[in-house]
Amino acid sequence: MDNNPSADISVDLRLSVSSKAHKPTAVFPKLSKRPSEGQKKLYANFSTDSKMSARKFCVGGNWKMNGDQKSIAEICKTLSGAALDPNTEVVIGCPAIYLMYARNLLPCTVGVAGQNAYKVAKGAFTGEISPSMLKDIGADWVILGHSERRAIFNESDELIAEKAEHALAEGLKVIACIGETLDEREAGKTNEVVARQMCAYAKKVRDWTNVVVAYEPVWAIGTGKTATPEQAQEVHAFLRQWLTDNISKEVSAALRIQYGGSVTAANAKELAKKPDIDGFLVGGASLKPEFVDIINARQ
Ligand SMILES: O=C(CO)COP(=O)(O)O
Repeated sequence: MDNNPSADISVDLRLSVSSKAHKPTAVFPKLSKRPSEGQKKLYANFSTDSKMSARKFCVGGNWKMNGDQKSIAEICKTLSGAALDPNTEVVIGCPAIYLMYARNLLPCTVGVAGQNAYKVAKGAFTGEISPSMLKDIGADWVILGHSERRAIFNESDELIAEKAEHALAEGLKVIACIGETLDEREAGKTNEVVARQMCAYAKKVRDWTNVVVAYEPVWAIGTGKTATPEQAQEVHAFLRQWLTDNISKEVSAALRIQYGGSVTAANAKELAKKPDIDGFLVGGASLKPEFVDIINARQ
């Protein structure tokens, strides 16, 4: 639980998910703050019907710690020469050291994202980069809370949420990752885990306009074991309901939720048909020409 006394949260409210096996009852904080007038206007055009496709499809490529100048130039050339669906927003998560290089090679319609950023603007934090530095070199997004950063670099829900809060305050857009491990799924804790991770973000995020959530089941990342469209849709629908119950129906209707985990050109089209899947966060396949087909999965 968050110890921050200033958090605008009422932790007493309970969302009873279900007492059945695989759907445990859990206590989730509920935000007490209502959307601002500006947010209300922004969301006014969105339907709360999850089948409504007002949410612009958004596909991110997460290159992780891959690539060099030569291979990055090739990928950027492929993306620059391809006919990309104008109805899909595209974001490339590039290693920090190549961000400016990729920015200069990619079409301006393609956004560029850092894969991490620290929770303060500057200072004695050797090895870290800040959101203001990302903005300074032309990146407009940052990927935060990726399972690799959670597992390998021991990033907690709280730290990730603080990073998201600061990145948003600095004017970056955030791809906020969540997802359960295989053990958690097999223990029937998927909903509990993703709700806990969403709660941590919700304690720090006040305006969701510049947030995209990426649901990436850890067991599907880099394994070739994609969640079936039904498995993915089930969790996305749960997240949509969680947003309605804990944030607002406007945010629930407007917030884009990407699926990530072994997405390829072969499975993207079926996943993209699901009503609550609003895009993808793609690892391995984003380094290959087939990424173009994934971007165009809704065509
Ligand atoms: O981690 C991922 C994107 O952030 C997914 O990776 P893969 O597409 O390689 O499974």
